[in-house]
Amino acid sequence: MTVASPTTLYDKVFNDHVIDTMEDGTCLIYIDRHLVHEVTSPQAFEGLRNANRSVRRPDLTLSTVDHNIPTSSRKEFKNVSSFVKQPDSKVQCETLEDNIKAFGLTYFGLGDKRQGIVHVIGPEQGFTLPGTTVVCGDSHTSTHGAFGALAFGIGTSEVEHVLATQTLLQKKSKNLRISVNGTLPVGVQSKDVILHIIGVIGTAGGTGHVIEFAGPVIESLSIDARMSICNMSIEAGARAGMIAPDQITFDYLKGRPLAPKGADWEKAEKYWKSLRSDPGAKYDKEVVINGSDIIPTVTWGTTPQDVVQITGKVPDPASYSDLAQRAGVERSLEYMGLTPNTPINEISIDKVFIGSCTNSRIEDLRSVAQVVKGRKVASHVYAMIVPGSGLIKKQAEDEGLASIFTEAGFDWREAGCSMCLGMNEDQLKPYERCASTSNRNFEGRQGFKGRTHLMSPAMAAAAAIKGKLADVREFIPVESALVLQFETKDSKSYIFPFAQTDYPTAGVAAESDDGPQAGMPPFTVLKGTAAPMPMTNIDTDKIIPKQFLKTIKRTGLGTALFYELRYHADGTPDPEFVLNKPQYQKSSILIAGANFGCGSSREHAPWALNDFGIRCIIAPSFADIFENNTTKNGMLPITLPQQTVDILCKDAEQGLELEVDLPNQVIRRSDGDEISFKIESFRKHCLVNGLDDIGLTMQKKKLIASFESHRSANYPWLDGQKYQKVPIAVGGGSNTDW
Ligand SMILES: CC(C)[C@H](C(=O)O)[C@@H](O)C(=O)O
Ligand code: SF4
Repeated sequence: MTVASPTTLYDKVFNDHVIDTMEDGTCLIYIDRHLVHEVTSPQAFEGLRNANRSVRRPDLTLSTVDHNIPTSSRKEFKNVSSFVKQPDSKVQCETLEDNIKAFGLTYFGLGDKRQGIVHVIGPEQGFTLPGTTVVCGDSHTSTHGAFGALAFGIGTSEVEHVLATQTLLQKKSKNLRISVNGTLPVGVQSKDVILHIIGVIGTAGGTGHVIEFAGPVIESLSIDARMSICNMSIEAGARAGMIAPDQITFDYLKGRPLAPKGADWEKAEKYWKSLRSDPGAKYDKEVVINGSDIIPTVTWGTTPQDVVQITGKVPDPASYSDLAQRAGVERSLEYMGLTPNTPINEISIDKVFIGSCTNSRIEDLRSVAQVVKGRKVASHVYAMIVPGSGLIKKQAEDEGLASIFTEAGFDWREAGCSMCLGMNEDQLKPYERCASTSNRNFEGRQGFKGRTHLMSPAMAAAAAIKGKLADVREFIPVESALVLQFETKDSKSYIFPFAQTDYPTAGVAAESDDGPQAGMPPFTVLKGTAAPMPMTNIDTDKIIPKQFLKTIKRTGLGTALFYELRYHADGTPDPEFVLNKPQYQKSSILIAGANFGCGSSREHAPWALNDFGIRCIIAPSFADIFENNTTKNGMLPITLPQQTVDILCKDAEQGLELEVDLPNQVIRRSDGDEISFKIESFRKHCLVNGLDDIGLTMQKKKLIASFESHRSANYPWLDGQKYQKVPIAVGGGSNTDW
């Protein structure tokens, strides 16, 4: 008898979803839950239409509008066409609603109290369940991993793939366990924990891995707090973050509208209890963090790894011996307008943003109320609170939190992404400094030239009151150091989320294809000029800033590529930027720095590069989602060791041409030297032959259908028929319910 070897949580969930495995290990996996929003879906629906395809499982898809919408009062709301004023945003919202109607999907529109940020509404409704695969055209899909789901962001081509087939092609990631041991000091929230972790492992620390967060501190956290942690796994470069489901998870889910009921619940709970890593399971990497080392933390720079404790100082570039690192710090400090060695708690702020899919849930708001109750926002500060969903807004109003906020001088808004990325009107003005509970402090993220400091909700609340970055521990009364309670209007009491507690320490032959295949241009041999761009951590916000995500087309983005680096504030090209130099204006190859394409899942980044003419990017490492997105567009990402990339970068600086030969897997330098590179065989096959993934997957329809019948028989709660019949609430109307 063979004994199954100990398995990790990630491996269990992944293995349970494999429909088919190719020779090189690429798997076709089933997707249980698909969330859709207005920004990353238009081109996917257009693709379905062009190929005459339908949505395979409308019952497993839930959609909403969140990124583009105003957060102003909806009292006068009639429909998106009259309510959303910005023309491109309006078109995206209207396009989503047209697609919802045409493809028969479930949708929470602006007239529906359940509307909100896509990563808030899924869990809130019980749509997100333990052991499921959850995807969305959005990098922060990792949030849903807090339930023990395998949840990750995908690009728009993959959105189309999921809509058409309810499956995805995936390579298995590696396992990374991050254990947070001990206890958390008073004043430390789960946001501090994840900022601390990213400070330790870096923004590429999780690349190629799925993180399992474990240990006594994680186990003690509420679901809201766990979601903030998994949410930012992507900021650590990970494919996903997961936490084993436990009683806290089950208690959270019980009674949610879409959670299983009755006998299904019993069966589901039994299965969910098996979803934990077996003792002795092997991890490719392990990191251990001591919870008591964490104190309230903020970011000082322009990547989420630039963290500092609130008692610390702005770093001094002079203290970095590595010249590249020193230059990076200097550049960030210049952008952030900070002087080395300034005490962090002396940095004055202009705005406060409390919201985003990281920190806009009810517990976040309760912690803010705890700090600001009876106090006033500093007179020079504008502070806004944007709840994550209409239901959270209502709950906060019912609990009396909203009146505490407004009495303190906060602007209390309607649900949406808001100033997390400023695709709507909520933005920073140039050089404004913001204390923000969001997840990205990239250049220009919250507004052109805006300056973002990431922190916990309680810390942002303290900053609002003091008018500068502040230590929330000054606001916590000594007598409440153990368990902080918050009295609400309805006289229920809630545990303050940062209270200190004592914690116990085979592949099958293709079937006939009955659908049209779209196809991409084949990639074989590419000869051309390479542009050198060795900066590390180029994020997709830098490759294509938010204002260009409002298109509903895949083309025409080339002129906007690297917009903020490439153009001066008045819109004229900066002659110093590499792609503006005459010798690089026709480059077809980009030689880039490590962790290229990190951050958001926007496929607009490869679309913009492609439109400019770049077909191949060579770098020491890529962010997972970006790398996937390039290949779906017939582009080739090549990973090589840093020293080899440095050699190619020197060639590029001299204007020498390179020849990239994919069939033979070599790069030929102009002196005849050949550098070989690796690529997965399935990926190579698709690129060389210009094959469209969806067409290939459609050939496996029978396998998918047989997987689905097995799934319905064994996991009956995963079929969404309970809500399939709900009328689609598009446009007006209010208080819609299941
Ligand atoms: C618009 C979307 C592609 C993007 C993401 O993937 O993260 C956005 O949500 C963000 O936070 O930048
Ligand atoms: S990170 Fe910000 S923009 Fe992206 S989904 Fe979350 S709230 Fe929306």
